[in-house]
Amino acid sequence: MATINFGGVDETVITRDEYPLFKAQAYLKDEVIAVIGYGVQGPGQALNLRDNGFNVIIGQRQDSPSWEKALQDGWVEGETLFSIEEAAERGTIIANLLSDAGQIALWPTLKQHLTPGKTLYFSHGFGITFNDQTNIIPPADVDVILVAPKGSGTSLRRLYLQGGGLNSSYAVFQDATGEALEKAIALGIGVGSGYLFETDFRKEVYSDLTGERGVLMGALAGIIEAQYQVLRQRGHSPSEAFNETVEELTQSLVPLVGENGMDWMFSNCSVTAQRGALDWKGRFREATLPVLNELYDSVASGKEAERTIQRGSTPNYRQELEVELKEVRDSELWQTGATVRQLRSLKKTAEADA
Ligand SMILES: NC(=O)c1ccc[n+]([C@@H]2O[C@H](COP(=O)([O-])OP(=O)(O)OC[C@H]3O[C@@H](n4cnc5c(N)ncnc54)[C@H](O)[C@@H]3O)[C@@H](O)[C@H]2O)c1
Ligand SMILES: CC(C)(O)[C@@H](O)C(=O)O
Ligand SMILES: [Mg+2]
Ligand SMILES: [Mg+2]
Repeated sequence: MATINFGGVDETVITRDEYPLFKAQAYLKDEVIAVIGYGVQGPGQALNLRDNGFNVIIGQRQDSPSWEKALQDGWVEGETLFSIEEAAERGTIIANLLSDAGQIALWPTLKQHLTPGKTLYFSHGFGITFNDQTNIIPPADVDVILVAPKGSGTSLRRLYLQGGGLNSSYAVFQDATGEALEKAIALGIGVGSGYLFETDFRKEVYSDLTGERGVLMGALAGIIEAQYQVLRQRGHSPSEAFNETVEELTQSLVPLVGENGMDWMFSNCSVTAQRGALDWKGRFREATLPVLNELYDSVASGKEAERTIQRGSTPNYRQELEVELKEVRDSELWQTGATVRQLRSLKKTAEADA
C-alpha cells in the first residue's frame, strides 16, 4: 500500500506496480469466482478476470438476453455458465453483480450458498449500507468485500483491451478469515483496475449515488437540456444549439480536461472564453450547491435507495425505463445528436477514402 498525496491530503492507494497481476493470480489460484449477473458490470469484470487467467464462472437467469450475451462471449453452459443457484454453489467467491434491486430478490437464494470461509463480493455499497431496506445481512463467517470500478462496465472492458485500467475503490465490511483485505486487493487488480483507492461501504454508496445523480449523469443531462432550450428559444438552429452544448463538450473540451485539468482546457481556449468561464463558473456553483446538498441528504437519509428499490422491484420496470429512455432519445436535442454523430462517421469515411 502506498500513501499518495492528493491535492494536499494523504490517502492509501494500491497500484498495479505495488500489487502486480502475477501476485493476484497466485493469491486467488484456488478460488472459483462466481460472477452472478451478466448485465453491464458482470461482463466487464468477468471477461477481464478470465483474460487475466482467473477461474471464473457465470451465474445468470436462463432464457434472458444476458444469458444469450454470455454464450456469445464464450461462456459455456455447464462448464462456465450456470443458473444463479448452481454458480453460487460452485463459487468460493460470490461476486454479486445483479442489479441493486435484483440483489434483494435473490438474497435468500445466494445466502444459502454462503458457507463458512466463502467470500461475498459487491461492486456497490448499496445492499449492505441500506440493509434496513434490502435485508442483505451476511452470515458472520464469510468475508464481505467491495471493489467498485468508477465507471461503466463497458469502459472497464474497453480500457482493459486498450491496456489501461479504470480506477476502483475497495473496502472490507467483514473480515472472517483474516484475508478479506488481500482478497479485495487481488480481485481489484484482477478485474482490471488501474489503481485502487480505499473507502468503506457507506462512503462508496453515498458518493456513487450522489455522483451519478449529480454531475456525472443527472446534472449533466439537465444542464444540457436547459442550455439547448435557451439557445433554441432564442432562435438558434438545432445543429448550432447542439454543437455549442454537447458536441464540443464531448469531442473537444472534456477530453482536454481529462488529459490535463480544467485550467489547461481553459488555457487552450480564447481569452474571451476564459474570461467568461471564470466569471460564470461561480454563478453556476452557487446555483447548484443547494440542489447538490438536497441530493446528498436524500442519499444519506435512504430516500434514494427507497426509490431505487421501489421502482426497480416493479415487474414491468425494464419496459417503463425503456419508455423514459425513448423519450430522451426521441427529443429534438438527442435526435440532432444522432444526426451529428452520423456526420462524424461520414467525415471519417471521407477521410479514409481520400
Ligand atoms: N453498470 C455499471 O457499469 C456499474 C458500475 C459500477 C458498479 N455497478 C454496480 O454493479 C452491480 C451490477 O450493476 P449492473 O448495472 O451491471 O446491473 P444490471 O442492471 O445490468 O443487472 C445485472 C443483472 O442482474 C440480473 N437481474 C436483475 N434482476 C434480477 C432478478 N430479479 N432475478 C435474477 N436476475 C436479475 C439481470 O438479468 C442482469 O443480468 C450493481 O451493484 C451496480 O450498482 C455497476
Ligand atoms: C457507471 C456508474 C454511473 O459510475 C455506476 O455507478 C453505475 O451505477 O452504473
Ligand atoms: Mg452507481
Ligand atoms: Mg459509479
